Amino acid sequence: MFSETLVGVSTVRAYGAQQRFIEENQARVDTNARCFYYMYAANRWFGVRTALIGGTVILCAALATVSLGILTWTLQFGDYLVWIVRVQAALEMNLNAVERVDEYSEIEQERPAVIESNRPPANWPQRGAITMSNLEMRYSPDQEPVLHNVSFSVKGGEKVGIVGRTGAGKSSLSLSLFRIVEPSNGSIKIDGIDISTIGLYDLRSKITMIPQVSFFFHDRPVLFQGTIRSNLDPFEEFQDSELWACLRDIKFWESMQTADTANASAAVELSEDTLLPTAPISGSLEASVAEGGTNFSQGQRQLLCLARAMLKRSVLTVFDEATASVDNETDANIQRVIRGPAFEDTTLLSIVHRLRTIADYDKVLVLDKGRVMQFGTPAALMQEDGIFKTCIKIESHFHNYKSV
Ligand SMILES: Nc1ncnc2c1ncn2[C@@H]1O[C@H](COP(=O)(O)OP(=O)(O)OP(=O)(O)O)[C@@H](O)[C@H]1O
Repeated sequence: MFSETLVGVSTVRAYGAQQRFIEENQARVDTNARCFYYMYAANRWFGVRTALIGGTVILCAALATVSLGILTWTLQFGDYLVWIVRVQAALEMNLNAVERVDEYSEIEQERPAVIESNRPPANWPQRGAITMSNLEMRYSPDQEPVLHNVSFSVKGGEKVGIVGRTGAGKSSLSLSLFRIVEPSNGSIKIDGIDISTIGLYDLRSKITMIPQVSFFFHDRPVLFQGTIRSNLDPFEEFQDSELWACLRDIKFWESMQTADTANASAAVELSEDTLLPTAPISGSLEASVAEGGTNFSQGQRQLLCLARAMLKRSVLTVFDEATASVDNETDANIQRVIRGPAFEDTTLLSIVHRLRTIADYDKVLVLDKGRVMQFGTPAALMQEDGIFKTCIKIESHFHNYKSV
């Protein structure tokens, strides 16, 4: 509760609920302390009892066997008794840790990171063509499938928008692509290679995910404590100039200047690059990033993920478009970048939440209840009577309504 309160402290303050949270926190600390109090009290109680037993043994021994010379030993008997029982209790408590490790060791493991006998070529995937055939996926063997017979093909370099209502299976589809959840049936081929036959490292290192950065960052820890540099380039593979070019391209520093984040200004520091004539607005690659990127707005977090994807230059990128949490300007900026030269040759699977951006995609995949309902160019789908056309109509109506 304490750590969750820290994360949501701005919300707590916004609702003026500080006192309630302080009281609840204190109540929980009391509950926690009570357990220790009982433990210490029980220990004392036990100490008195064992001292009595020890004393009785000493008395008996003294009366009966003074002449046998064991009195010195019996004097220490009570202490040993207490010590043995306390050590036994501590051992029992500490063995909980061993029990937990044992539990973890029995958790089902992911498939191997590398399968030596079947490694894809170093330059795989070259084009990023995807073929899904009768893909079926379920989150656990005892649950119903959430994707049923999903089949479609995407050519290398195509930009595909995936649409569907909440729970339609859009995220599940992207999880299958990364084999976060293994398909229960069917196959996914990327440039002709069945991804289930290769190691997970070989697969995941070749494709990129730009996740939706939700407010509850614990769900998706996309940024890590460190600096902008360590987040963009954790393995120190790129020159500063490349990172700078990328951040300028996505207009990251501009977003820092206009953003309404509490400590955004703290992250903008002067750097040597301010001296460069090409730097219209500057920041620092050493600006700190808090765990989960909480010192950045959600739009900025997604921009940083976008920059990371641009640097990686993957042939295949999955992009989970941010929802209402990103302002129109940042959204337009993100849309400009993913349609720009940096992603020109990339196959892009984009989970689309706002249909007004859909017209620019090469293809649209409409999912409903885990099934492919429509697949084709946006123009072709507008000719069909189906979910897509209905949704476009509803959204444009809503948009007009908002404009009015
Ligand atoms: N971890 C999980 N365990 C079991 N079922 C899940 C899990 N995650 C999602 N589901 C189920 O899978 C189905 C598809 O969910 P999914 O998250 O893929 O939908 P989505 O289209 O991405 O929705 P949204 O637009 O709300 O993100 C839903 O019925 C959901 O209840």
